[in-house]
Amino acid sequence: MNFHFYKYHALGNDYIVIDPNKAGVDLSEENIRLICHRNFGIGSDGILVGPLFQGKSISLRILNPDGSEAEKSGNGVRIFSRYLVDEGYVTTKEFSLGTVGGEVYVELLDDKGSQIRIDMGTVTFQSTNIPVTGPEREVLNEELVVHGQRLVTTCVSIGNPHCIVLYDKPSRETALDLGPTIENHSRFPNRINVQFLKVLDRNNIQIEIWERGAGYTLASGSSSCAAASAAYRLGMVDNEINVHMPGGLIKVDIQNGGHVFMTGSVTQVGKGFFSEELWARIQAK
Ligand SMILES: N[C@H](CCC[C@H](N)C(=O)O)C(=O)O
Repeated sequence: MNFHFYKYHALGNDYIVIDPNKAGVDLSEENIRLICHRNFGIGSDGILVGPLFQGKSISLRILNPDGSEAEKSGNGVRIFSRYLVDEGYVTTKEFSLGTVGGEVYVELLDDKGSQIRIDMGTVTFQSTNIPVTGPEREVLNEELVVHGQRLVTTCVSIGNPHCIVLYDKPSRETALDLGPTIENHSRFPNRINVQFLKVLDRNNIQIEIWERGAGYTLASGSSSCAAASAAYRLGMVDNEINVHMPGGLIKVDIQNGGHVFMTGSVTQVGKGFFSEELWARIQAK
């Protein structure tokens, strides 16, 4: 049966999958905001649109709840990989997926697709690739004053942009207080995802997350890879890092060639149809 939407979460970072091969939904910014709205819509941290086929290759689009499009999403590609397994689109345990931010390589660690390892590609700290304004340089340990606080920031792209703030006691309150100002700071022309990072030991870090276009989330795959890569670049951790977030744990390992691998769970929430009233609002153009 073809449903309008399929919902999953990855450590509490929840996404709706809308499959254009099963339901034709007009994904205008306004409709994305409505569908993702926690009170007036289905509610989610974003929408994954696919599978989109170019020949034999499969790609997806990643939409934030504010209607913006993201180049990459770590939890999103794990959830989408699980969807492809659940709906019989893939029958192999390894396959690649195209995102706006580049190819990722998927490895199913069990038959159900509930534990998935992704090669997220490589990271760059180069200001022009993130982007970050100012002279071309690697953005490492740079001061950013926010609400009178002198923050030490390291910025990185793993396809999507991230600002990692070294912080003594990261909390949800910290993310809510400082996140929005950093996300929208003039230093970041494409806005930016924000992580408040505490290094616990050489193999464990804690982060609190404020996502570009989504706000506070319980977990984030690309944020986990970005924060782990920043801590590794700064010499604060080894190359195998457990990333602890309110929603749970993601394992990151950084290989010699610089490829960043992420391993984490995916959970099915449900599938369903928009009500006629919601559908009328979505289609009313
Ligand atoms: N809000 C992010 C995309 C989703 C990232 C996150 N949910 C993940 O798991 O990587 C951005 O605009 O780059």
